[in-house]
Amino acid sequence: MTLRPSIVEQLARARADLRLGVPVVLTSEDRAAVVVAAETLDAARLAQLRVMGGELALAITARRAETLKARAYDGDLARIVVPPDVGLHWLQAVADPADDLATPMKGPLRAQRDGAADLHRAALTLAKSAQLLPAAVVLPVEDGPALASENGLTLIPLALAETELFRASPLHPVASARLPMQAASAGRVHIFRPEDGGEEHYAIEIGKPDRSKPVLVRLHSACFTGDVLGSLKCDCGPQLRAALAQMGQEGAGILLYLNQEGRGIGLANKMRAYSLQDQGFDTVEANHRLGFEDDERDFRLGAGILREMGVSRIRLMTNNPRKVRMMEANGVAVTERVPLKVGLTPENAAYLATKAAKSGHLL
Ligand SMILES: Nc1nc2c(ncn2[C@@H]2O[C@H](COP(=O)(O)OP(=O)(O)OP(=O)(O)O)[C@@H](O)[C@H]2O)c(=O)[nH]1
Ligand SMILES: [Zn+2]
Repeated sequence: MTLRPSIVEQLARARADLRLGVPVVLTSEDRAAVVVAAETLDAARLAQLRVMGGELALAITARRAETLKARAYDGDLARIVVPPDVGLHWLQAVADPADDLATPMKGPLRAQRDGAADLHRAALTLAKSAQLLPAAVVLPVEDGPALASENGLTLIPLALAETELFRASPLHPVASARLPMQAASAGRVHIFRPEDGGEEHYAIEIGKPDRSKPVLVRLHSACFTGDVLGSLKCDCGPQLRAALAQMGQEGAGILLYLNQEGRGIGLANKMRAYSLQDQGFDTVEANHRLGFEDDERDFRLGAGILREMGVSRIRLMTNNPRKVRMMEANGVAVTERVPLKVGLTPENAAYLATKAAKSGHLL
C-alpha cells in the first residue's frame, strides 16, 4: 500500500495543470521536456521557459499544420520552432485559428525534423483530453524528475502513461434514482463515473428493458446549445426528445447521455468552431482548422456503460453508421439501426448535408 498517486491519477492532475496553465514534466527513455498548453500559457511562464534556455517548440496537430502550410514531419503532428523574438500573441495565433483570415501570415513556420516527437505527441493528447486547443509549448530539459520535484510539478513518465492515455477508463455506477418525465413516467437516471477523473456520463432507463431481447438504445452526445438552448444550427434537441418519446411509447429503452460535447472537443472549442463556421467554413473544416479530427468522440465508453447495465444486443437509434461500427467493435451487437430523422430546419440543412457528404451520415 502506498499513498503515492497512481499514473492514472497523475494524468488527471496533469490535465488539470494544463487547464490552469501550470507546466507538466514528461519523460521518455533518456529524454525529458517541460510542457504547457499554448492556450493557458502566460507571459511570466513563457519568460521563465526562455531563461531556462534550449529550443522551444510549439507542438500542433497535422490538421492545424495543414491550414498553416507548415510541414508535419512527424506524420500526425508538427514541432514548430518558436523564434526567440516572438511573444505570447504569436504562440496563440499559431494555436488558435480565430484570426487566420484577418491575419493570414504567421510564418513562414519552420518545423523541427530531427529527434523524437513522442513527448510532443503525449502533450497534444493531454491537451485534447483537457479539452483545450491541441497545441503545446515543449522545452527539452536535462533532468526531468529533478525539475519536477524542485518546482512541485506533475511528472509523467511516458513508459507508464502511454497505455493509460489511450485506454478507455472503466466506468462505475455511483447513484441512480427514479425520474418521471414527460416522455415516460417510468424513468430512472443512472450516473456513471470513470476511474480517470474524467467526465461523468448518464444512462436514462425507461421502463424495465428486457435484457434477453435487443434493447432500444440511443447514444446521445451532449449538445448544450441544441439540448438546452433550442439551437437551430443542429438537430440534437429534437433527436433527444424524439428518442425519449419513442422509448416512452414502446415502454422501454435506454438513452445514454454522453458528456462528449461538440463531438468530444468540449463546449469552448465548439464555440470556436461555430465562430469559424460564421467565417464560412463547414462543420468538418472548422474542426480541422482548430487542429481536431472531424469527430473526437470515444464510443468505447457507451459500449462500456451498456455492458455494465447488462445489455449486449441493441436496436440503435442513429443515422451515423460509425456508431453502429463502434458498438459492434466493442462487443455490443446492433440487431437493427433505427433511423432518427427529426428537427430539420433551414438553419441546419447545410450542416446535415455536410455530415451526409463528409462524415457518412445517412440522410
Ligand atoms: N465540433 C462540433 N460539434 C458539433 C457541431 N454541431 C453539433 N456538434 C456536436 O455533435 C454531437 C452530435 O453529433 P451529430 O453529428 O449531430 O450526430 P451523431 O451523434 O454523430 O449521429 P446521430 O446518432 O445520427 O445523431 C454533439 O456532441 C454536438 O455538441 C459542430 O458544428 N461542431
Ligand atoms: Zn447539437
